[in-house]
Amino acid sequence: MMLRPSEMFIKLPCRRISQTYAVKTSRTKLVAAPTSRQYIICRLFSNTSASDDRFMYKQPPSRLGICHPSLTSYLSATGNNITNDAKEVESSTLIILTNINERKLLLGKKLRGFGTGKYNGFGGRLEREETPAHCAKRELMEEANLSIDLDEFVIGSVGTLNFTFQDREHIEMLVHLFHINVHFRNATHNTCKGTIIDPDAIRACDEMIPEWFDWWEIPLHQMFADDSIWLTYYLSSLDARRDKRSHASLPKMNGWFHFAPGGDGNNQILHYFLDT
Ligand SMILES: Nc1nc2c([nH]c(=O)n2[C@H]2C[C@H](O)[C@@H](COP(=O)(O)OP(=O)(O)OP(=O)(O)O)O2)c(=O)[nH]1
Repeated sequence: MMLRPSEMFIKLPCRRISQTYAVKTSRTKLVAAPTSRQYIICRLFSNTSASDDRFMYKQPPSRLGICHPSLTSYLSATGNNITNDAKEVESSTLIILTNINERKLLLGKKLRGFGTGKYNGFGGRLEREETPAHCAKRELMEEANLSIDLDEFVIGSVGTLNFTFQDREHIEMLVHLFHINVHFRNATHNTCKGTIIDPDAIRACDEMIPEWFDWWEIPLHQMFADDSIWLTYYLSSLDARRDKRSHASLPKMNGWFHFAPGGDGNNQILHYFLDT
């Protein structure tokens, strides 16, 4: 069963609670010091997406940090304040490019810059006076040689990811997420909406080498740790809609991730909140 973060907490009746009381079984873990004499709050899993066993290469739960039930809880744990004007916000885009019919996801192996050696979706930093949709369209062309109508990006805007770092307090990264679904030309069976592309048109550039993956086999162990949370949630949701043939509306989500010192190399989340 997939649990949404808001459904991940259960309340267990308890008569006597001391500050040091903790409950831990193979499936439960205490995540908050009990504040009420009536209840102990337990979390069922360390995060939602890691509980979807269909993904073959998940990051270990120890790398994914603490899942928060609300943005307030996340912000107070990380010391982040959304209205903190002193933070420098770096905006970028990221494209989830799928072929839903074939349960495929297009990723690129990053050859230089931020995340070198990792697989990621396509995208990059917003250039001056560019909208996120324009940036996503440009980056997909530059990095994978795919030309997709701007309208598809406007329709495919599915959320944001917010990243902060314990060792870089003044920086906040805001990533605008887009979902583009494509069909391969000559495919005989297309049940989902999407843009028709010629898969042979996809080309590597000096920054990324594109590669299709079966979406249960995406190399999460060679990706940013947060992908094991939000991307797995997103693909699981798409999969559920695919089976019901109700993919007219795309899943939407906003994620907040606070990283441990060491950045990209360490790839360790301390806290996160996923609003779905
Ligand atoms: N999946 C995932 N993607 C991330 C994370 N953090 C992060 O910046 N990204 C994405 C957003 C962008 O698509 C990309 C970073 O942009 P980039 O450094 O490649 O920007 P760019 O293409 O403008 O770079 P350049 O041409 O200036 O070298 O990585 C993360 O934690 N997970």
